[in-house]
Amino acid sequence: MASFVPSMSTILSTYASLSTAIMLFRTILSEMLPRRIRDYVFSKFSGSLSYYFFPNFTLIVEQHWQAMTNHTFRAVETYLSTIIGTSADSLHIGSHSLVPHKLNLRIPVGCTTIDEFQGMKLEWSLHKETINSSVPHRDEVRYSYQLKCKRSDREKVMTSYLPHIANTAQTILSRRENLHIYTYDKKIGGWNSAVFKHPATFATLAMEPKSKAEIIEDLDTFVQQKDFFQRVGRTWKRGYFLHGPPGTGKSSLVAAIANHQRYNIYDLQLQSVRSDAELRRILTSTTNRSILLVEDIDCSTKASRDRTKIRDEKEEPGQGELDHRLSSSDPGITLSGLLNFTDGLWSSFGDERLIIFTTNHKDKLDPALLRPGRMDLEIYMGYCTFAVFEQLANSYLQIDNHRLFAAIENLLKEVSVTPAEVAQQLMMKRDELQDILESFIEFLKGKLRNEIEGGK
Ligand SMILES: Nc1ncnc2c1ncn2[C@@H]1O[C@H](COP(=O)(O)OP(=O)(O)OP(=O)(O)O)[C@@H](O)[C@H]1O
Repeated sequence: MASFVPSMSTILSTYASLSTAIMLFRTILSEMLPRRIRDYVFSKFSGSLSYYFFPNFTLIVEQHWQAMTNHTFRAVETYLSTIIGTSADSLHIGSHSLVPHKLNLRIPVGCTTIDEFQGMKLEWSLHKETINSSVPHRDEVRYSYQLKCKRSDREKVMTSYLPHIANTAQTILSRRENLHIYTYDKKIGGWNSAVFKHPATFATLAMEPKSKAEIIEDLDTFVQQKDFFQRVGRTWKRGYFLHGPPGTGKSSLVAAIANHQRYNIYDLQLQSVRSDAELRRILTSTTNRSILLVEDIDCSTKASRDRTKIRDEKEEPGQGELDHRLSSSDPGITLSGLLNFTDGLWSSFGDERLIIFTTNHKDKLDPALLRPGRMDLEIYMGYCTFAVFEQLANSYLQIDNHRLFAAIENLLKEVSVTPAEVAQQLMMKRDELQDILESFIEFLKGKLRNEIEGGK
């Protein structure tokens, strides 16, 4: 008689086939079905069955959030550099100094690292996506971190783990020792960073004592005004407009401000930005507690170039016209685009930011840029006065007075000499202090002769 009891080998092979079928089904559901269908299937399951088929939860942190820098991404990046250990498959390392413990670590794209927190196992990986552009060399690269954990840990990740990451990153970033200067690279469509180690401070910067005190007070007041700006409904930012001849210390002043405030600098060459849309995109990727520096603003915008051209050709510019575009293939930055940023919608993001415009030619600027209220503080860096010379003599020669100072004071009333030129003279190698000052007096007299002859 045939037996109906299955043999052991039949049971085992049936079990193996069933397990394989379930695994296959699970893989199809998790990885091959489109998200919408998966969500539908998922909604039809509940409780422990869904945890079986979909045991993992993935959290994605993209580099940008609603077209702006995603600070969560930055926090994750900072946090991960502290936990990457033996679990990482491979590492990216780099540093801004040769001190060994200052190496920065990052997981390379496609690799993973494991973190453990309150009994949870958390798997992080970095991903890269290239968005193709129709314009050559304009493909955009976007990064994202992905966190994989058990679905049952999702709640704890959201309420405990993510705040832990944010707090750790904040502590690390607030302790950062190095300032950075970022320059916009149009080839990669993003900012390149370098450590900023400019020695200029307000102590070494020679300028009219009253102006210097005013700027320091303005900066110190600004950092304490977070609540004030919030109360009056304004963005916590401040705009400085620096102008004066070359070599009078505009760049040195920007460096002194950065060192005083401990702010990073975003150095933006507007000539390298192709359109107002690009300007908006790159400005939204800057971070708080920073200076946005736009040097030589007179030759930066299409508008100011066009205005200059118009003036040179003795033509009258159109009244109230702010938008000057030459051709649609090279729209360039327009004055309206720039102004939209400085006081329009696009400036309404971020906190604790300084915007600094500099120019050697204030007269070449479109008056719209200087309309009252647009820039908060106008700072003129002029030729060397005696008060400025005294500070330079103190820094370079470590003297407060000398019998030749009176002659120098008289000459400085007559001659236009920049602090850069004075500094160069005071650095001349001479054995005696007297020789340095006498040689400087000769230099001033020579300049004065040239000015008189040139003016004839
Ligand atoms: N006011 C100043 N106090 C101290 N040093 C100065 C001052 N102005 C110029 N110098 C010296 O001259 C050098 C050049 O000055 P700086 O680049 O700051 O001038 P600038 O006005 O920004 O010039 P440019 O418009 O050509 O960029 C500085 O590195 C510094 O050594």
